[in-house]
Amino acid sequence: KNTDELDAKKFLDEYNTTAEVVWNAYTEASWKYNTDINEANKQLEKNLEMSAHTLRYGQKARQYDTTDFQDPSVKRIIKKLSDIERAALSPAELEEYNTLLSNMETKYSVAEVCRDDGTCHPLDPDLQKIMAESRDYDELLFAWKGWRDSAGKVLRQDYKRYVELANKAATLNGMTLNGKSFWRSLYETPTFEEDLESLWKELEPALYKKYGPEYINLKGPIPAHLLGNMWAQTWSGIMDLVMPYPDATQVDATPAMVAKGWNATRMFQESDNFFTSLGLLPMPKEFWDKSMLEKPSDGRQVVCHASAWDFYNRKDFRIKQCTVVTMDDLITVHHEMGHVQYFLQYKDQPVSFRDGANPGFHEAIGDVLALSVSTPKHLQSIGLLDKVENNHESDINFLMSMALDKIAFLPFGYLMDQWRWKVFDGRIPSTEYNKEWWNLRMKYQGLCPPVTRTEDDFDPGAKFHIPANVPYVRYFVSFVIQFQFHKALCDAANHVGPLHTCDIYKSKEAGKLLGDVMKLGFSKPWPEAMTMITGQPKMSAQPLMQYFQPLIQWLEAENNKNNDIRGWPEYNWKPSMPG
Ligand SMILES: O=C(CCC(O)(O)[C@H](Cc1ccccc1)NC(=O)c1ccccc1)N[C@@H](Cc1ccccc1)C(=O)O
Ligand SMILES: [Zn+2]
Repeated sequence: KNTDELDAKKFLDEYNTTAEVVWNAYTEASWKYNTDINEANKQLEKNLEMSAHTLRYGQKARQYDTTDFQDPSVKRIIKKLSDIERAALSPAELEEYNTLLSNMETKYSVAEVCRDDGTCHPLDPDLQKIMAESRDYDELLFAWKGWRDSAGKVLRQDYKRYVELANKAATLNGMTLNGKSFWRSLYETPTFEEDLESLWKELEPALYKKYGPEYINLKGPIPAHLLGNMWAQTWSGIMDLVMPYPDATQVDATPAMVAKGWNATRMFQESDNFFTSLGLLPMPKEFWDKSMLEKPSDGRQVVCHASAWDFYNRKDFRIKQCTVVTMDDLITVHHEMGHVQYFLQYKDQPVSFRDGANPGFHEAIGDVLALSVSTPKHLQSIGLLDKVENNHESDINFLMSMALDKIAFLPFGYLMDQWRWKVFDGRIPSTEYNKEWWNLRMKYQGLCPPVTRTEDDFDPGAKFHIPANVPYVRYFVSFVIQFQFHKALCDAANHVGPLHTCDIYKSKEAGKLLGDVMKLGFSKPWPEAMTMITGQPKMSAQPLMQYFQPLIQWLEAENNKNNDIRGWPEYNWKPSMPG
């Protein structure tokens, strides 16, 4: 083994320079395909070049014994390079693996649901609009079942083959099994799985209180298509059905956005303004020139699921989003802008460190700012809410709408990779993909399918991250740590009063805390980054619970008043099946 540290540094400089070139070429090709899906743009060879680069430098990295190295960054980068993920497959298998992934993401992105009269609806914006706005049971069922027939079902065979190849790559890598250890290794804490489980146990009581709110009087599971979202991952779509005090302050800024003629660019400018108000970096000109902020109207097929893009040349950063003018999408705009802010802040790090402290950090940045933007006070200050009252009823309305997104999301964020880790390590055979999916959906979310499901269906495939092979536990982590960050930034901004009323707008102190952590990228273990923001190294659900405390108390009183059943003990209940 090579123990020469100077030699290793020279090797890493060469790696860094070549990686920027290879990754930039791959990202440009990937962007071209994602924003204009067609055979010509597939360019899978760029994917192979990147894998070849990863393989070549990964094998070289493994020749070093860094035990006695002085520079911790050199040790850290050599360690990261040594895991070569999918590049461990043979060229033929690697080709098949990349083709499978490309085909699955394409099938998902071009899927549509057609009516008897021949009109067809894509997920974005049509089916998402139906799921959020319709109150017609059968129309909701048309969209919900149609999407799973058109996007989920057709992916089952591809996914089965993908799992076989992914496990082969992971075994070759000496990692135990995909998902389980590699994806978790990014969190670097040996007790990550236990930490997750203890977070879940800490949150469960709050979930019970929430699941039994006065209006959705649960005794059994809820049909999955009635929650205002295609995957029932966030429930703010049904806020109008559960609003505690209909006469108090409203919380939905969508009507005002539409009435005032807001468009996608306006939404992104609003977000850019919030970031720069904290002293963070503005979006560069290239961002505005090269991003795709709306679904193209020239007939091009695109991947509409939102994403942020780093072109690894320290100056080209973009967002691809099929933005619609709704409050929900204003939040997503901030989420995506959080990713780009991270890119801007760590752009001078070595490429191996141009990543979040852990994947949850990358997902949390934008959402932290959105917690301030979502407050009725801030929405009023940007002209999106007129009547805003400071009273108990308005507080409860606001907290209910936030809980329908943030609390309701936690079980979904948790169950997604529970399913995937079990598929990767073989605990869920392909003959039980769908049965196990619905067992988890029942266990964690209290949901049941509105129509009978069989193993001809593949409902997990109807959620972008499964065919796109994007890990999901990062969002569960983000939904917990974003409240820790929010609390810390509100303290730095000298906020006084309950946490849920805090708006850090224009606080340079808050911005500095966040900016300094983003500059680190992946160069330090995430507990160090966590300590820089919150003063302690651990994930904790306490700030989240503190934020929702007034609502938890209100729900407790309401549920006791109505003797409501918490949870779904009658788990065998099924909704009447149409037809
Ligand atoms: O998927 C997203 C937003 C897209 C993204 O920004 O997380 C995107 C996902 C993605 C897409 C293609 C390839 C890889 C990942 N992630 C990024 O654009 C990204 C992530 C890390 C670094 C750089 C960019 N949100 C999740 C969870 C969520 C988050 C916040 C609110 C509601 C729901 C969802 O919608 O289910
Ligand atoms: Zn994200």
